Amino acid sequence: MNQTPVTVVTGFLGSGKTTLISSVLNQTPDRRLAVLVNEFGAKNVDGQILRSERLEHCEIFDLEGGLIAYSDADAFLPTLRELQRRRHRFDHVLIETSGLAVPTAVYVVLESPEFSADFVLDATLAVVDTPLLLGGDFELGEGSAQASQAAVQSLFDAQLEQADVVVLNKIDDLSEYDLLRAEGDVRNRAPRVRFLELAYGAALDPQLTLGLKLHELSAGHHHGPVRSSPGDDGLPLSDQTALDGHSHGDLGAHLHSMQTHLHFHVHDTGWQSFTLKSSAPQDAARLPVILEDLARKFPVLRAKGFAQVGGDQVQTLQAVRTRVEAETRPGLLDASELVFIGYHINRKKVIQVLSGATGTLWE
Ligand SMILES: Nc1nc2c(ncn2[C@@H]2O[C@H](COP(=O)(O)OP(=O)(O)OP(=O)(O)O)[C@@H](O)[C@H]2O)c(=O)[nH]1
Repeated sequence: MNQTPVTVVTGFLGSGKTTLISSVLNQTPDRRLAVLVNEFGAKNVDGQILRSERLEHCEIFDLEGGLIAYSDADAFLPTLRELQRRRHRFDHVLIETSGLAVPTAVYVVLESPEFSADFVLDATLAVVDTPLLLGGDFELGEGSAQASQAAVQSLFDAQLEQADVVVLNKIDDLSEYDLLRAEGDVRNRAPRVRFLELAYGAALDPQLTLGLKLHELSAGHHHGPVRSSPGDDGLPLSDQTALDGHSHGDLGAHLHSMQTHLHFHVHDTGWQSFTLKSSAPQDAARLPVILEDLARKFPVLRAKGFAQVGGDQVQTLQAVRTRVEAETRPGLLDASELVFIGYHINRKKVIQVLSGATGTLWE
């Protein structure tokens, strides 16, 4: 059976999923890739970022709504049917789930009679914001910090539980001790994980991301020389250079505990997202500082979007809690648009503070 492999990239809000996919796309010009990007916010910023790289060997599909495959109403099935019709045009499908999703419903669709002959799950990668996992980087607004923390922890666990490969990302400022702690933590939370990778800028060798074949029936083989596999000796692996190949042990499909997770999000209505727009030009130096301040005042876990700044420049803003990145390039927008995602965030209060601090109207 010639099935098209599907790699699912999951991970919490802002952990580096889009960065990982972008790195994979840039390293595989010889592979024809379809990338399905699912976002929790109404506006698909990630799809726009990937498209801006103008890579001709891949096609990007936006799936809005944040809960891919969980509802009959979403675009996942029609998109997958379209890919099924044009299957000969793609070597591999990548699916980026929203930062608030658990990919169980995707597995159910892939394994359904309609699609199982044409698609096969290759592997699920979970990208981890390692400083967030370690707890030291988790500054939330007052008021609902505890509830947010609990909600984040349960999502972390649910996403890790589904992962074949865990990518410990954002390790730039971490010590060896922190890395060992993070690896131990992941192994405790997700004992079924097969590979642990360390990454900076979510950059991985594509051989460790695509074509892993972890869910094919014939799995149980080895690729390349394997000197060490995470957890072989019961200890976490801090030096990834020891992994010069990868091993597949007693695989068998994951136990995709659907009943536990299918309605995971429906029950947790605390996660909210909204998009704010402004037609007035923004101050490129001030806006990132204002976003950082907003994340201190309110339980905003993620903010991202594009702002029109002076001199016909467009600023791309990426905030993960209080860490804000901004990049400016020439361009003109109809309006500045920022997506905010958080746990019980109050839209009105964010509008008030953002409008006050920027001296411009946001709505
Ligand atoms: N410091 C640091 N920042 C990183 C690293 N990898 C990614 N980032 C930054 O983290 C931010 C979020 O990255 P994304 O790739 O957009 O994260 P995501 O998981 O796709 O985000 P959502 O789709 O919103 O859940 C961006 O500003 C990235 O530049 C890293 O290794 N270190």
